[in-house]
Amino acid sequence: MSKKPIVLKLGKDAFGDQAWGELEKIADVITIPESTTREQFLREVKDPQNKLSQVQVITRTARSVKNTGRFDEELALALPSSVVAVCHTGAGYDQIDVEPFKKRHIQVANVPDLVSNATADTHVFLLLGALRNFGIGNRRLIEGKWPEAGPACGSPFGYDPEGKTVGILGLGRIGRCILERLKPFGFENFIYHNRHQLPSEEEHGCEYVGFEEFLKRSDIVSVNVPLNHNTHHLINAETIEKMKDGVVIVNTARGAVIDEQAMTDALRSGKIRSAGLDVFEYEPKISKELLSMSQVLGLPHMGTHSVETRKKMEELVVENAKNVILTGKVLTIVPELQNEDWPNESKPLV
Ligand SMILES: O=CC(=O)O
Repeated sequence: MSKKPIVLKLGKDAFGDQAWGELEKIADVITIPESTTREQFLREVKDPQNKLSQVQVITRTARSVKNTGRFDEELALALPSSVVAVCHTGAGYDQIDVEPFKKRHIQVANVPDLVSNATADTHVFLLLGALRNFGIGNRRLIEGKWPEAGPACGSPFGYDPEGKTVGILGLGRIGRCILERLKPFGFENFIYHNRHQLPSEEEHGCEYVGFEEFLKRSDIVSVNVPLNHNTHHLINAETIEKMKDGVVIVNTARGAVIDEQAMTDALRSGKIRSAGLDVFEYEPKISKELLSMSQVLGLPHMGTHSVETRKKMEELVVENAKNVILTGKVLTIVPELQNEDWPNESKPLV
């Protein structure tokens, strides 16, 4: 019997058993122990006696970063020449530096689109919650402050959508889903800032503005840009200073788009009235001060944490691996590699 292609599965999944079971009919799926460290991993992928040195497709979850570290240049260079593709379980692939993989002609895939609805739902929940001070009420309720603290447990009055300008930083797939979800709540004024203005059919009635104007006009800043070297700390002490007093910030993208210390300082001073955060700069570590602030409505990165979405994400990752085996190509290659010719020359592994 001919040898099956080897797929390395990094990280656990929750709902993919059936899909993985199917893949095992055409692939030899291997894993690494939970205790693996980056040093061990880098050593073992280079060891010809180890099966890891023959791997052809790698799938990974964000949590598997604790075993391998980031997929950076060092790791890309350590991988055996047999590796054809890395398939990431998530839309955001900031744990992968694409450039060194591109240089080695290793395809990188993410999970776009599928995550948009669940992430937008989370965003809208946090946005409304932060605007209305629901986080404060919720904490005070749990602390047993009702009725002693007065109506609404003494929570400050929140604000309604009418007349508020929502600034969408990053009008892409998720940004558009957020925009469409916000309209029925009564929000009417939408502006956005991207590096370039979109064609009008992709703007959904949202007004394009430069970054300075964006900062000046937004009552609510909705953060939806991917994390990369252009967007790291895009929101910092200087840009926060240019925002309206009492601005509300919502982030379901990546924590490090915001300088967390600067945001914490601005929340303390009241410059930022409240924040809805699903992501944090150093997650899962969060500063005690930020956590203690009742004007922060926080979630532990739950944007795509729903049965249906997670299942679809995990199944797409398996589909990506299967497609590499059967055709040589991943299905959802990351935008940086979409105009490259070499992935089209990749041959099936069976
Ligand atoms: O954070 C979630 C994702 O990147 O899909």
